Amino acid sequence: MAKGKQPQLAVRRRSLSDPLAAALLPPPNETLDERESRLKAATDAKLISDGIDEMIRHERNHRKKSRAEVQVLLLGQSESGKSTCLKQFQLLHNTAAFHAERIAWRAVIYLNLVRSVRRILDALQPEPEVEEHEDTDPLAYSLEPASVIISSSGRPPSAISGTKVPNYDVYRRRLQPLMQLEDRLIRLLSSPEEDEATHFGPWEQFAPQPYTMYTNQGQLGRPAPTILIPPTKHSSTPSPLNGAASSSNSTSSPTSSVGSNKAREVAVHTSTNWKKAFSLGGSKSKSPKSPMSGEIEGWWEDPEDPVHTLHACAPYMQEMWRDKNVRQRLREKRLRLEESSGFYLDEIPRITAKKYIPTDADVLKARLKTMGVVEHTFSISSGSNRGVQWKIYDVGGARNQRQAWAPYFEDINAIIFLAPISAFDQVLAEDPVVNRVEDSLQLWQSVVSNKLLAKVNIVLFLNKCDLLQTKLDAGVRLNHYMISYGDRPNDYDSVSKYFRNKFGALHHAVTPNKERELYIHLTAVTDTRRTATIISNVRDIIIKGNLKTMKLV
Ligand SMILES: Nc1nc2c(ncn2[C@@H]2O[C@H](COP(=O)(O)OP(=O)(O)OP(=O)(O)O)[C@@H](O)[C@H]2O)c(=O)[nH]1
Ligand SMILES: [Mg+2]
Repeated sequence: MAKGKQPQLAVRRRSLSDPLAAALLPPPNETLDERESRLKAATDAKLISDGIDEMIRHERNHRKKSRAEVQVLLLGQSESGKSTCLKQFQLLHNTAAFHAERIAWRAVIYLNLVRSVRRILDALQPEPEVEEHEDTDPLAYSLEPASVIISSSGRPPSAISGTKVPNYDVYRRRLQPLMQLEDRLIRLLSSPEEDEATHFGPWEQFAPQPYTMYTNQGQLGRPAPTILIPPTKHSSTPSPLNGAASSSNSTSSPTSSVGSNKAREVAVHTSTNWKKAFSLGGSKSKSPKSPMSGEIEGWWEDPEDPVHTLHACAPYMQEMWRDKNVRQRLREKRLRLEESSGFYLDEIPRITAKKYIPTDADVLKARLKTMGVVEHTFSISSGSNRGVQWKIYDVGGARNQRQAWAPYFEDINAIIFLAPISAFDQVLAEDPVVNRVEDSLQLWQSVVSNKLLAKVNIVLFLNKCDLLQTKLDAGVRLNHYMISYGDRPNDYDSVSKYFRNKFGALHHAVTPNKERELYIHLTAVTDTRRTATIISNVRDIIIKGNLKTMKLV
C-alpha cells in the first residue's frame, strides 16, 4: 500500500511546486471580465510568439540559402606546394585543430631528417672508376631529382673525381642506426606503390604481410579512397628498432634499400585519420603507461619510439653536416639539400630532443607526398558572409595521380593552381627527362583550356618564390634552362615578371572563356604571414565569384 501511494505524492508535489504551472492557473474567484482579458492577453502573447517563430524560420532559410558551399580544387605537379597551401588554410581557419595535430607530424619530420642524412651518405660514397660511368644516367646518383641540379651535359664532371671525405666510414658506421630507422619509418608512412612516404600507418605495424584491398564508391560517383590493410594485426612482431642500444652495434649495409620494403608496406590512401592515430591520446599512440606506476607518460618513455635512435645519433649527424669536406663534396655533386623538401639539418639538436614538439613552421616544411584526393571542410567567414562551408580538395600531383583529378572538375567553383617557378633547373622525379617548369606549363595549359572548367574561377600561385630568389642570388641562370628567356637580367623581379607573363599569356591564348579574369600571385606558401594575406584575398575573390554564379548578389 505504502508503495502505491508514493508516486501520487511525488506528482502532486511537483505540480504544486512548479511556478509556471501555478502562474498559468486562473486566479481563484476570477470574474467574467477578468477571464476575458486574461484570455485576450494569452492570445496576444501567442500571436507575438508565432511571429517570432516565423522570423526564426525565415532567418534559418535565408542562412541556409546564403551558406552556399564553395568547392576548391588545389592543382599542380608533385612538390608544387598544394598540401602546404592546404595546411595554411587549416592554420588560418581551423587553428585549434592544426595545433592539435602538430604532434602527429613528428614521424614525417623524423623521416625527412633521416632521408637527408641518407642522401649525404649516398653522395659521399667513393666513386667507382670513371670508365664504368661514361654512359650512366645523369640521375643515377640520386633518387630525388627535385633537389638535384643536372647540368645540360648530364653528370657534373666534378662529381667523378671529387673531394675525399676521410671520415666517411666513421659517419657511415655511426649513422647506421638511422638507416634502419628510415626503413621502419618508410614502412609506416608509405604506400606499397611508392618509394616515398605518403601516409601514416600505426607505429606497431611493420611486419611483412599480405594485403587485402577494399574499395568502394564515394559520393558523386568519385572513386573512394583505397585502403590497404593487413588481414591480421601483428603487434607482437619484433621491432627492427629496439631503442638506440640495439642498433648501435649493427654491421649491416648503411644504404638500406627503400625498394626492399615496398612489398610489405601498409598503406592508407587519402581518407583515414592518420593524424588522429599519431596524436597524443589518439587511438594508436596513446601515451604508454609505465608498467611500474600505471601512470600515463610521454612518448619519450616508450623505448620503441624513434626519438631514441635520433637522439643518440644527433652528435654524429651534427658533425657530418658541419664537416667542410662533406659540404664541398655536396657542392661538387650539385646537391643543394638546403633547398630541398623537408630540410631540417640546420636544427638537429631541437628536432632530435626527446620532448620535441613540432612548431607550425616545422609542420609547414614537412614533406609527405599525397596519394589520391584528400577532402577538407572548413567553415569560412568573409565580409557579410558568415560561416560559408568550404570544401578544399588536395590532390596528388605526381603523373600517376593526375587521372584522379577529372571527376572533381564538374562540381568545383574555383581552382588554385600552384606552379613552383624555382624549379626551372630541376626535373620531374617520375620522369627525369622532363623539366619541372615545362611540366607545370603543360599542366597549366590543359587545365585552363578545359571546357568543363570554363566557368571556374582560377587563381595561379607562382610558388616557391623564396627559393627562386635564393637560386638567382646564387648565380643560377634561367637562360641555361629556358633559352626563350634570352639575355634578360637574371634577377628576381625580371624572372618573376617573365613567368607571370608566360603563364598569363598561355591562359589568354587557350581559355574557352575570354571573360574569365585570372588572378596571379607570387607566393611562398611556407611563409605564414605572406600567405595569410594572399589567402584572404583569394577567399574573397572566390566567394564573390561563387555568389555571382549563384545569382545571390
Ligand atoms: N621553401 C619553400 N618550400 C615550399 C614552398 N611550398 C612548398 N614547399 C615545400 O615543398 C615540399 C612539397 O610541398 P607539398 O605541399 O608537399 O607538395 P604537393 O604539391 O602537395 O606534392 P604532392 O603531394 O606530391 O602532389 C614541402 O616540404 C613543402 O614544405 C615554398 O613556397 N617555399
Ligand atoms: Mg600533397
